[in-house]
Amino acid sequence: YEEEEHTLRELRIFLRDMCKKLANNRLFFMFTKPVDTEEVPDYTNIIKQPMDLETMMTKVDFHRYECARDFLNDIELICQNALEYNPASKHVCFRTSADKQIRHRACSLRDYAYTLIKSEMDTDFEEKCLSISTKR
Ligand SMILES: O=C(C1CCC1)N1C[C@@H]2C[C@H]3C[C@@H](O)[C@@H](O)[C@]2(C1)O3
Repeated sequence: YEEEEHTLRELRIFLRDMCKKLANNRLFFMFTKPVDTEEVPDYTNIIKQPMDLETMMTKVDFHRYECARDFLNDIELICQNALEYNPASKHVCFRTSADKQIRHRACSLRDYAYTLIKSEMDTDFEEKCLSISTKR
């Protein structure tokens, strides 16, 4: 009913702000767009559910997130995909290897997103979203 729609509008505004903060952080530029399957032809053989911050922003607008937990699940997906496609064992391991930096940034993205949302989100608000989500 109207009160629930108001809550979900507020959630979308909050999640757009989170998405913007993450996408505008230069550390996370590599997660802002889908991996280019022309540039990386075997990517979809290995990663079955690609995800990126631009896609997440679109999902907010399409009402695909009913609570912060669903949003964080997609952040987790970005992180897991990066760790799976760029594993330590894959290349000859140079100390400053590109894949090592990707793995490090993926872990930073996950930790930063959780901390940002936990610090800026009212627990009661998330509980309200969860109760709406379960009823739908
Ligand atoms: O996994 C990723 C992104 C980084 C986090 C998501 N990629 C797979 C390719 C391997 C590595 C080097 C380039 O080939 C570049 O295309 C990618 C992009 O980085």
